[in-house]
Amino acid sequence: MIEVESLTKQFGSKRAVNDLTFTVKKGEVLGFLGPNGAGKSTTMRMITGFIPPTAGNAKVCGISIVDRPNEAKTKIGYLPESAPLYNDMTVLGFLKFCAAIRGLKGVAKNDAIERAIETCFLTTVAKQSIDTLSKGYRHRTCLAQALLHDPEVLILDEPTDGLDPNQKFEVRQLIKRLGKTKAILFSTHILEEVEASCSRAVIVDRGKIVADGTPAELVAQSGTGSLTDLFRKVTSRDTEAAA
Ligand SMILES: Nc1ncnc2c1ncn2[C@@H]1O[C@H](COP(=O)(O)OP(=O)(O)OP(=O)(O)O)[C@@H](O)[C@H]1O
Repeated sequence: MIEVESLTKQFGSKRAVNDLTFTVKKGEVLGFLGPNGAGKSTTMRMITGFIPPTAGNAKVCGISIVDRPNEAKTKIGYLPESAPLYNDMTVLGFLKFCAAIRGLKGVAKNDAIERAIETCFLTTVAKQSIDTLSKGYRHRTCLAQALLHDPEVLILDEPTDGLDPNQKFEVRQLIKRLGKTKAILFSTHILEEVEASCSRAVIVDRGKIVADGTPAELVAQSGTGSLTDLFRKVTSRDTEAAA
């Protein structure tokens, strides 16, 4: 469902993503790990068509984001890093706006909004202005926008960032449930999330894959039974300085 083929991004002299190749199949939740500056968000922004790759390609449901971006984007739900929203809208108003952009109309539009509100536990704040929401609710509003059109592929950039432990648990459970019928790529810095929600994980460092496997395989590779130890072994400390 997601096919990343030799994806590369160069920012001036900095190679943020370096010849990255991986796939995510339907029914798979792929955890995307790596230190700060490893190239996770840049990879996600290329897969979702927000920025063009310098080289390589990404296909979603067989459709190239480079050659047929509009068609590919209909298959993707995207939660960008730091969950950008329109603060002066209500949650319901924002979701209506996003549903209209997605081309949903009439009963289908209302059903989609109702389903997204329920799935993301937003019922109590639906009529509240976004600028009055707590961080957790803001995050879930942005997640609801990504689910509106029931996409086959979900790209979630740090979906549990800033959430309290209860909300983290709920979002992980949601990802696990959605992953049964979709292909999900999600980035995180919380290594325990790999075991909690992922069927597979890759670790990237300086734009390259340095480990790939099921949670059990990665734990075994560590030699100590600790994913944190593997992460520390295969990643570098100072990625920002690396060209
Ligand atoms: N628009 C840009 N122009 C120049 N450099 C950029 C740009 N976007 C990202 N970078 C650089 O590319 C590298 C990869 O950044 P990216 O945001 O993809 O990393 P990340 O793995 O998502 O990091 P984090 O975990 O901190 O979110 C970093 O060195 C970053 O400074």
